[in-house]
Amino acid sequence: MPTLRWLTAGESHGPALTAVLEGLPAGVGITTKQVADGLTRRRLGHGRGARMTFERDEVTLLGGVRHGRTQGGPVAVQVANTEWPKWRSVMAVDPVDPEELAGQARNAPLTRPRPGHADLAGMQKYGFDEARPVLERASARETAARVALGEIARAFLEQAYGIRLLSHVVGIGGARSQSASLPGPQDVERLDADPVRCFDTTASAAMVEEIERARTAGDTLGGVVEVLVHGLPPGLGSHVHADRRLDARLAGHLMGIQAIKGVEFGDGFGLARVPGSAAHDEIMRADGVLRRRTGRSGGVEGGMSTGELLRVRAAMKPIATVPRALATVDVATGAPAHAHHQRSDVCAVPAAGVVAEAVTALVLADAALEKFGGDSVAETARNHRSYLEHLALR
Ligand SMILES: Cc1cc2nc3c(=O)[nH]c(=O)nc-3n(C[C@H](O)[C@H](O)[C@H](O)COP(=O)(O)O)c2cc1C
Ligand SMILES: C=C(O[C@@H]1CC(C(=O)O)=C[C@@H](OP(=O)(O)O)[C@H]1O)C(=O)O
Repeated sequence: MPTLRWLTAGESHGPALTAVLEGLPAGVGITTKQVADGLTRRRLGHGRGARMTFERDEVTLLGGVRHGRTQGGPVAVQVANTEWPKWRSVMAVDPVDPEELAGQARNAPLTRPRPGHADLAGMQKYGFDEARPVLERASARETAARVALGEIARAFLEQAYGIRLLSHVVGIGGARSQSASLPGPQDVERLDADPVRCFDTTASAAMVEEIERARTAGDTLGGVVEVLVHGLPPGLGSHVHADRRLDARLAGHLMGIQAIKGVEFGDGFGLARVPGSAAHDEIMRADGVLRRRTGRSGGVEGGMSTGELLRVRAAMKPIATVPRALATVDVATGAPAHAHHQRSDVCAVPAAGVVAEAVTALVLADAALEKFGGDSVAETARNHRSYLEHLALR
């Protein structure tokens, strides 16, 4: 059983998302505002659809926190959806008078499943005649719940161990960041102010142009995000079993984000093309500490953190709801049709970066608690300090 566990529930157009984080020590400083600020970052980014402009995330911490500090019990978070009143009858929990639903456009059966989304496979699997019950849960609206929990995990990592996370967009469509240097924690404000959260301003402008071209063409785009983690100790995760590997755990959770189709650590797929002499990070001693000369591995070797910068990328496929709708079959009639489309994001890669930070924070908080234990922030911080002091002596 993992040390830290989390679950989310709720539908895209339901009253709220609910999330629970269990296993966090007492004493983590966290406020409603910190969680709300994290959610605001997730809504940013050029290319998001109309829904981002009129909907708000209303956060309530329902349990586990008192006077700004966790108490050791499960933390429960609710992210209410301000659009809910419009969906009250269509998404009602209890049976609704059919007359109330009759004629509501929002309730029209979605029988033309979208290629690339969960619609068709979900209808087949769960025995639905239309896609509404599938897309409501498949929707990346759910990522708001994970970002809320990720903010709490981020606060814990920083307060207990001085670990800091950030992310940036390295590609959208054909536009790629050419920056020779990586952003650091001091650059987060600048990244969040960029329309696509890209560190390279020339590439950022090219990405915005690509998004506008796709919008005009009735098309959508994907891209690549990179998460960077500073201050990790060596030895989170383990080589001893596949499901304890830090890279496997991170990859699983990153792939668990809607539309993520690939994950690579460090130079990733590029390492497959170079000889071993140019693929690994040589070890040296600097100021009495064992360090690596380069960061090709992305900070994970043998399924464990090396103590260097963690660098992991996630590739997002283009948004499935393509305005120039793709060919499908109307499952009500069996006739060829165009996939249903009302509105959607053109590109949500900047938001996916913020979600990737959140799931990375949750996985690292779990791995750190497994390594250092402790029921309070002070206790786990003490254990961490003692481990580092011991390493320095060797
Ligand atoms: C932040 C974010 C926003 C998204 N917005 C949309 C959207 O507006 N329309 C859409 O069709 N898909 C959107 N997606 C992607 C769908 O959720 C995704 O295509 C769907 O879950 C199927 O992907 P999968 O095959 O990886 O599960 C978004 C994904 C993320 C991470
Ligand atoms: C609501 C969010 O993202 C949604 C994710 C999403 C999808 O299919 O994944 C589809 C869109 O919703 P709708 O189909 O209702 O326009 C996005 O707006 C959000 O991120 O908060």
